[in-house]
Amino acid sequence: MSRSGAVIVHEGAEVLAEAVASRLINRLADAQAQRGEASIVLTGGRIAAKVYQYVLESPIRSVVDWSKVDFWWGDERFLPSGDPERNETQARAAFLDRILLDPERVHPMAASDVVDTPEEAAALYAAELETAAGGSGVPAFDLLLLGIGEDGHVASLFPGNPALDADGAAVGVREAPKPPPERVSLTMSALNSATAAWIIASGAGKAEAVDEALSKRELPAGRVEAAGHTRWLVDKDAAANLKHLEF
Ligand SMILES: O=C(O)[C@H](O)[C@@H](O)[C@H](O)[C@H](O)COP(=O)(O)O
Repeated sequence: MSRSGAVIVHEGAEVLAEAVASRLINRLADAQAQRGEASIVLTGGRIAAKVYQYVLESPIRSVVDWSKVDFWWGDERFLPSGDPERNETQARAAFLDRILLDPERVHPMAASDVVDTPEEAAALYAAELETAAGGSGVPAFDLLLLGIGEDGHVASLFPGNPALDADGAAVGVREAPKPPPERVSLTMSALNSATAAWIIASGAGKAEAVDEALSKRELPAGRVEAAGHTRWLVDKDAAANLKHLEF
């Protein structure tokens, strides 16, 4: 198989989150060492919130110049600005508001009090990505973080939802099974333009989805294949159904 993927199993949720936080800091530091800047795509969800907390508390946090990091989001819940359920609000509260960054490099998806529809928010985001990429397509993100749902969704690309097969860089999502039903998401091809994608899974509730995504590749999470490498960073409970760890 031409894929470059591997599963790395950690003891539990805390160790997993702490390990991902260290990896993340090193990944961004490496990108900055090469190009002077770095870009990351953030995700929502419980395990991501823990990762952000560990980034904030990490003793090696200052190896990254956070003012030269572009922060993007893989998906957003289409809710008003500042709503506690927005992925942006979560990331800001957990660490963005507490580090020295360049506000111009923070790229949230438009909220429902700013635009009328998720489709409009998606179109604006696609345009912003295009500008950042120098006129077309999307930037080659240094790091894409993704949580995975019990149903195998990543970002806001849910199994069987038309958004999963959308073209372009970003898509408005309706009737998502995980609340809220209206969301905005990067498309699968935009996700896969990242240099590195890390799918993070914690807990027994994810075991079936992790196994199915890796063995059949039909679920949205199984379709993630970053341009450089894809890693599955999981805890023991989420890895419980796996028979091998190389893909
Ligand atoms: O908006 C969201 O909810 C997400 O971006 C979503 O894709 C999330 O990452 C997964 O559902 C995992 O979430 P948990 O870690 O909370 O299970």
